[in-house]
Amino acid sequence: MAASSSLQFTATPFNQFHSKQVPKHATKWGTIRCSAASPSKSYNITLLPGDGIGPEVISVAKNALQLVASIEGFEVAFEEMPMGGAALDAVGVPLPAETLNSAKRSDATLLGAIGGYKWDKNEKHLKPETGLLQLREGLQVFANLRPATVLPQLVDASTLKKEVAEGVDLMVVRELTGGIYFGKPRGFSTNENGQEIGFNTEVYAAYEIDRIARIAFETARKRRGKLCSVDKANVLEASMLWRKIVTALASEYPDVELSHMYVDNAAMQLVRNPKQFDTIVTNNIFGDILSDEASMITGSIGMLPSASLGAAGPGLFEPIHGSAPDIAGQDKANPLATMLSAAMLLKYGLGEEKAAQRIEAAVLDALNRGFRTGDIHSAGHKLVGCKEMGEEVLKSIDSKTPAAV
Ligand SMILES: NC(=O)c1ccc[n+]([C@@H]2O[C@H](COP(=O)([O-])OP(=O)(O)OC[C@H]3O[C@@H](n4cnc5c(N)ncnc54)[C@H](O)[C@@H]3O)[C@@H](O)[C@H]2O)c1
Ligand SMILES: CC(C)[C@H](C(=O)O)[C@@H](O)C(=O)O
Repeated sequence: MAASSSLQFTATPFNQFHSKQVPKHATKWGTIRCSAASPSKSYNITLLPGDGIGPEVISVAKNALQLVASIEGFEVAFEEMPMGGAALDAVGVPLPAETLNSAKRSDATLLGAIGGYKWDKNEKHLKPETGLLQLREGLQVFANLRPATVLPQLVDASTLKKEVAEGVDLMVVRELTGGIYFGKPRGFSTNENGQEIGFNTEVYAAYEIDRIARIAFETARKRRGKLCSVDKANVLEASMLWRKIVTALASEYPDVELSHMYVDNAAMQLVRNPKQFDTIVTNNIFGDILSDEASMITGSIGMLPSASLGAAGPGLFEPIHGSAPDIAGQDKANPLATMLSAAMLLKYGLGEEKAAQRIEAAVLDALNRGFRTGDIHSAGHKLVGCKEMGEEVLKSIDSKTPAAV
């Protein structure tokens, strides 16, 4: 697997493509260029739009994938499948077997988001969220990479002071298929006083900690060489084992500076001085919470992509945000987290690094040209909706020379 390098946001000059070399087809949002020769490579991508803003952001990211594929000379075939609440409504389960099979057969899967008020009171096995956990488990994608980078263009969108937010570039490596999300026993019961109880189990086997820690050390090695392992080893046995195994591995990575931090302190340090962090490795639930917190340093949860990878097989790529029912269907969603997830799909899932860089550079270019969705908008910028932001990124993809990315 290629779970190793960080997202590189490289500002690129606005240049013209060498249009003589390749034929063009005009579309409503730009120009698809087809190489004279037939594309030699072809990839199958499963698309899971899901619920709420999911379909809005996936539609934009799909266009970006199509455009960069046509420029780079490979083909992408999409299979769109129901997932989450949409699947519950259509076939009565949150993850139909056909959807999981499609994801397993594919080269990579791109998910929008799942969930919404409509299904909140469903029994656990009929919740959209259960479908997402089944998908992650089914694909065995135990390593979730969540980069949080404060782009120079968005420093003002951060709720933190400029001097605190500026230059933040960190990666949360979240364990994704273990811990309290999957631990047994779990359930509802009655205690000795006849009171109703709900219970879950935080459990990690040594091999689960070892494999995520290795991914984290490798990730840190390719970044700035600093790894902070976040746990609750002052209280929880599962965290005590976590710390022991991570510490033991450090001798295999002498070039990586390892530190440990309790999760309550980490939550505080992230807003006090986020620049102290390079790579953070943590368990499933702490990673869920800390990555949402990290997203706000960057300006909005609408900016944060993620890649979920296993030891083998296709990866799952998704923005870290949810279905945002409060803005769904209003063309207000920020599609950039999903476009950047599509870039992670190209880079980590397909090994198409140049195509990934095209999307990253185009996102920066659209921001440079002043376009902002509501969540990252500030005075002096052009407020646009989800579709228009997507179109502006497509224009930026279309205008870059290969040398510029
Ligand atoms: N991976 C996923 O599919 C995923 C992740 C988190 C939450 N959820 C589900 O989503 C539903 C809503 O959860 P929530 O409200 O706690 O979290 P959320 O991330 O959906 O929304 C939190 C806030 O952030 C805003 N927001 C989120 N994404 C945005 C975007 N792209 N652009 C602009 N604003 C954005 C929303 O409008 C909302 O105000 C729940 O059912 C939850 O279980 C799904
Ligand atoms: C929707 C939910 C199951 C999910 C999680 O807790 O992992 C979400 O919060 C996320 O971060 O992708």
